[in-house]
Formats: sequence, structure tokens, C-alpha cells
Amino acid sequence: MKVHIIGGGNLGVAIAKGLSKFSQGNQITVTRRNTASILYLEQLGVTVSSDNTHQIQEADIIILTIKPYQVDTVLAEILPVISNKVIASAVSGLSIENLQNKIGDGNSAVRIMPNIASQFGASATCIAFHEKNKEKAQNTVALFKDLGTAPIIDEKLMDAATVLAASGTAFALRYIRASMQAGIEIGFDWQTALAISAQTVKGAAEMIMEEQIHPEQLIDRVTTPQGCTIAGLNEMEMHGFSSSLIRGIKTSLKQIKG
Ligand SMILES: NC(=O)C1=CN([C@@H]2O[C@H](COP(=O)(O)OP(=O)(O)OC[C@H]3O[C@@H](n4cnc5c(N)ncnc54)[C@H](OP(=O)(O)O)[C@@H]3O)[C@@H](O)[C@H]2O)C=CC1
Ligand SMILES: O=C(O)[C@@H]1CCC=N1
Repeated sequence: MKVHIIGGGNLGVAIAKGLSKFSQGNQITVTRRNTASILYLEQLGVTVSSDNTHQIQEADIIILTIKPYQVDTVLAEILPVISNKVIASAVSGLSIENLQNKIGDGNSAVRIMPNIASQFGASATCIAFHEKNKEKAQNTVALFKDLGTAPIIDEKLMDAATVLAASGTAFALRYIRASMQAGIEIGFDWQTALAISAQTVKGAAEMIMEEQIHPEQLIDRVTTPQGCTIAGLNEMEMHGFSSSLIRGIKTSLKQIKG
């Protein structure tokens, strides 16, 4: 497929790198105004351009990874030269209806919410579209399946998906950082503490995905009666571990909804 990514920043580059490594048979173009910092992508076979319309007529999918306030400017540039295109938008807060109104009936709006682990084929990319665009959205679904998981969700959950799956990457990294900091206090150098913390999180996530059971069932396998794990867990909960995470996620959601 010919994939045209507009907005070669944090997310756009992560998607381009992920596609170049984990998805076969695609031709990828990434655009941004100042291309100097992403020209290295050309070594991965990605075309880099400062022209948003560069060969856009040939694209099978146009992916928008720009900030919400940049959308109208970009659409004003590309709409005069495209027709019958799928535009997959990762722009947070931009509804399918709003995007569809902007791009007109001649093009099809799809909403996607990837995260930056797209770069490693490990994103949880939620996808939503209107029923009438179901057929046309299938290429987008296939593409993001190559970059991890790609659940199709009801659009009313898209803001929640943004917080859980996209912001969630930062939340998970904060857990790893805190674990590393504790690791230093109890005797490790930071590199060793970080490597142990990251691998432990990866292992826990792999168990959950493989066994598909409730986390508490796995936690029960770790907590020896009168042991150190339950003592630590209870102390963490006393200081609001779960509730602070839940409150943070709900606050992020309020921020998106405005
Ligand atoms: N970062 C993340 O983890 C996630 C982000 N999102 C959403 O994705 C979008 C992008 O986020 P993020 O990647 O972090 O933002 P960045 O600011 O890193 O990337 C946006 C990019 O768009 C480019 N850009 C701006 N104006 C134009 C234009 N007129 N034409 C072409 N390119 C342009 C900018 O480059 P230049 O100035 O050189 O043009 C910049 O590189 C946002 O809507 C965000 O909410 C969604 C999920 C996860
Ligand atoms: O922080 C943000 O607003 C964007 C959306 C999700 C990840 N980054």
C-alpha cells in the first residue's frame, strides 16, 4: 500500500518506522514543514518531503498525525488535489463527523488512536469508523494490525482510548521510572535497576496477554502469605497507588473532553 503520513513528529515518525520494519510491501511517505530532523528515515526506504501533496494522488491511505490546530491548514492544501481517499486521523479530539464534514463526501474519514510503540510493532491502536465506510477502513485496520493490536471500537470510546492507550504509554513509563528509582535506593545502579524494572513489566504484560486472566489471579501466584510482596502491595495501596492511577486517567479524560 502507498501510505502518506502528514506530520512527521513523535507519532508520525513512530508509525513510519514501525511500518518500514513490521509491515511488508508498503511505500511510505512522511511530510512535515521542517524535514531536516527526519531525513534519516530515507535510509529506511521512507520518502521524506516538505510538500504535503507530494504524490498524494497515488496514496491508498492518508494518515494525519498533526496537532488539532494544524488540521484546517493541512486540509486546505491537500483537498484540492485528492478525491476518493481514506483519511485516517490520529488527531486527538477530532470526531469522525467533524473530519468527514471537512473532507467532504468524496473522501472517507477513519479515526485511529495509535501510540508511539507503533515503532516497535507494539501499539494498541483503537480504530473507529462509520458503518458506511466499513469496507474502505479495512486497509487501515490491516496496516495497524501489523503494528500491534488494532481493536475496532465505538467512536464514543475514542477519547477513553486516547487516554488508556496513547497517554497510557507515559503512565506505564512513569511506573517503570518509579520502580527504577526505588531500585537505586535498595542498591542497584540506575542502568541495572531500569533493565530489571522494564523486563519485569514486559514479563507481567506477556503473562496477562498469554493467559488472558484477571491480573489478581497472577498476583496471587506471587504473594506468599506473610511474605514481602503482600507487605509491599498493601503499603502501596495505603498510599493510594491504584486510586492515584485511576484518578490520573479520569483527569486526562476530562482534559480531552474539555
Ligand atoms: N505523541 C503521541 O504519543 C500521540 C499523539 N497523538 C496525536 O497525534 C498528533 C500529533 O502528535 P505528536 O506527534 O506528538 O506531535 P508533534 O508536534 O511531535 O508532531 C506534529 C508534526 O506535524 C508537523 N506539522 C505541523 N504543521 C504541519 C503542516 N502544515 N504540514 C505538515 N506537517 C506539519 C510538525 O512538523 P513541522 O513543524 O516541521 O511542520 C510536527 O512534526 C496530535 O494530534 C496528538 O494528539 C495521538 C496518539 C499518540
Ligand atoms: O497528550 C496528548 O494530548 C496526546 C494525545 C495522546 C498522547 N498525546
